[in-house]
Amino acid sequence: MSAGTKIPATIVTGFLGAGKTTLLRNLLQGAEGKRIALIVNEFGDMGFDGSLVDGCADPDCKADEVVELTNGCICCTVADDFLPTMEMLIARNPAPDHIVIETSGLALPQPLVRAFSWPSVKTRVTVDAVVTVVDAAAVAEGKMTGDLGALEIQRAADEALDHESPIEELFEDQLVCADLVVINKADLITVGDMERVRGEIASHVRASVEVVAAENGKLDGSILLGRGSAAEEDMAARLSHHEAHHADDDDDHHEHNHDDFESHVIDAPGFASLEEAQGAVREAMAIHGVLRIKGAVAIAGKPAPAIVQAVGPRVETWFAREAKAPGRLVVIGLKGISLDEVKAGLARKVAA
Ligand SMILES: Nc1nc2c(ncn2[C@@H]2O[C@H](COP(=O)(O)OP(=O)(O)OP(=O)(O)O)[C@@H](O)[C@H]2O)c(=O)[nH]1
Repeated sequence: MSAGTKIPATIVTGFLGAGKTTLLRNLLQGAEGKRIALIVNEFGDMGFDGSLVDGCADPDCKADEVVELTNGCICCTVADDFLPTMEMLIARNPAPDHIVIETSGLALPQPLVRAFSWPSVKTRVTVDAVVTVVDAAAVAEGKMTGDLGALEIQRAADEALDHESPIEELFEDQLVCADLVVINKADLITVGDMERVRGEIASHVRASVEVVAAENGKLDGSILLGRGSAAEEDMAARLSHHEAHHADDDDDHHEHNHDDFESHVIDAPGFASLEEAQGAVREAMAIHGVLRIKGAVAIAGKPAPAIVQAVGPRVETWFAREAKAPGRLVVIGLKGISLDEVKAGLARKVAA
């Protein structure tokens, strides 16, 4: 790095299960010798995106350094976790060519971008871009915005927007901060639905924002990196709902949207087969308020556990490449979800 050049940092944000980790795995595999340092944040107390680190055991993966921040949601622990990690990365010799930060699916990007104005970081690093990943199927199904048509009518009738659900607000806050929006999981929707989704996204982003579609987060590195947006310099154009409503307040705290959500790590039963695990997780996902389940479960007679990845109605299970501790699942949902019902759902062991 030549003197005076700032290290570019890309912030990857997006709701639970949109495909942030998948996109990063692709990006790192195509890094072509760039020294990319990665900061990964998880909501909940089990650093499950250690799966990404597993991915980096892959000889093709070029992550220079992976730092997992599991001590709560990154936008609330900026000073305690994020800034010291940035200072550590900046101090490295040689410094990384690029820093990529994957936020938890419940994080607001705004407090993180603001952290780039802190004196210890400001002179050395700039926000290359905020990349917001959205789940095409979830948007098409109205999961992020409620019923789209009904929402528009409601909006027209009520300017206050106070009735918005926590998911809608978070979705909009993540979009308004974006420099690039990736509509991921394009394989799951029709061309017509993609047009509708593009229209919905366009109504929430700033005019200059590029919107691209992707399958399994596959995008050329040149689209994701090197955008040079210096997002930290125009935060006024990227305010979250809370910031916009409290523009006159003389404080810098932000709305803790994730107080509307909760995360648990539970012990999971063993299953007779992948199909049985899949069916049981589907039962658990159907319980009101459950948004995301992921982890590893034991399958009878198999040395490696099955990885479980569930987002809304879509449940995937596959065998891990190597032995790791099975029997634990992260369950994320709206505040008040019934863990007893989730456990009962898992215990039903219905085959898929
Ligand atoms: N069909 C389909 N599935 C996808 C695509 N991208 C990701 N997935 C799946 O969606 C699930 C969630 O993907 P992740 O990459 O873990 O999502 P994430 O945003 O990192 O999730 P959180 O960190 O929990 O918020 C996984 O089962 C992926 O395999 C895609 O383009 N198409």
